[in-house]
Amino acid sequence: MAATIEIRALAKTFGSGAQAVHAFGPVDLTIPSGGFVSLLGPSGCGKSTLMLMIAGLLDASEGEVRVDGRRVETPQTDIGIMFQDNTLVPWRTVEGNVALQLELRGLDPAAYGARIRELLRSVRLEGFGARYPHELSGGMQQRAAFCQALVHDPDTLLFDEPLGKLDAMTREGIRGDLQALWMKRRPTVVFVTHSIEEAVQLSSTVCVITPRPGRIERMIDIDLPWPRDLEVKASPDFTRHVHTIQGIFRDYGVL
Ligand SMILES: Nc1ncnc2c1ncn2[C@@H]1O[C@H](COP(=O)(O)OP(=O)(O)OP(=O)(O)O)[C@@H](O)[C@H]1O
Repeated sequence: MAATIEIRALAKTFGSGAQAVHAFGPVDLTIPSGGFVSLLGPSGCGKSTLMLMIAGLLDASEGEVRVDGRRVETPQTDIGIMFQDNTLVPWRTVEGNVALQLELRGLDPAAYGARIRELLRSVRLEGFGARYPHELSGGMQQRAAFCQALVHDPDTLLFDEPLGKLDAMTREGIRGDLQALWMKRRPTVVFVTHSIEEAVQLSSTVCVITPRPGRIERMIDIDLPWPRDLEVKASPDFTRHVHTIQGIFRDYGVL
C-alpha cells in the first residue's frame, strides 16, 4: 500500500528579523495513498520548499509532515526523488547511474539487473544502458533519471518540475511514460509543475497554491478518464478544468 502523506500546520520562514522570508504556509494537506497530487503555483510560492520538507531534507519552522503516521525528522531514503536538473553522474553509464541509487541505499545492484533493464525498457531506453549521459539527449537523460527515482520501488515519489527543461514534444512523450508507470504501480506522487495543462493531464488532484507565502487556494479533483491521452486533452471537461485554474491565477494577477 502506497504511503499517505499528512501535512499539518506546516510553515517555513528562512532567516530571522528584518531579513526573514516567510516562504510557505501554514498549510494543511493530505496526500492520499496512490494519489497523484500536483502542486501548481507561481514562481517563488514555496513549492520546492514544501517538497524538501516532505523529503526530510529541510526542517519546518512550524508544523509537521507525517508519512503513514510517522513524523518526518530525517532524510527519507525509501522515497524516489527527481528534480529539474537530473542527478546523473557523467562518469557512469546509464545502468551504472541507476545502480548508484541502489548502492547509496546499501542494496546490492547485482540483484536488480532484470529490474533495471525492465525499467529502461518501460521508458524506451533499451539498448542505451551502456551509454554515458553525454551520449543521450536531454529527454533521454530525464528518462534515465526516472529510472533512478524508481529503481528501489519506492511507494512515494516526489517530482520537482522534472520536465521543466524539456521541449514540448519530449515533454508530452515523458508525461505519457510517467502516467503509464503511475497507472501500473500506483505509488503516491507529489508533482510540482508550472504548467496548468500538465497538472490537469497527470493529476488525480491539483493543489492550487497562492503567491508567496504559499497557501492552498483550492484542491481540484480531476475526474477525467485514464489514460489522459491527446483525445482526453481535447475534451470540453479538460478545457473546463484548465479555465478554472487560469481564472484563479488571473485573480491573483499572476496570469
Ligand atoms: N535557502 C533559502 N534561503 C532563503 N530563502 C529561500 C531559500 N530557499 C528558498 N527561499 C525563498 O523562499 C521562497 C520560496 O522558494 P521556493 O524555491 O520554494 O519556491 P518555488 O515555488 O519552488 O519557486 P519556483 O517555481 O520558481 O521554483 C522564495 O522567495 C525564495 O527566495
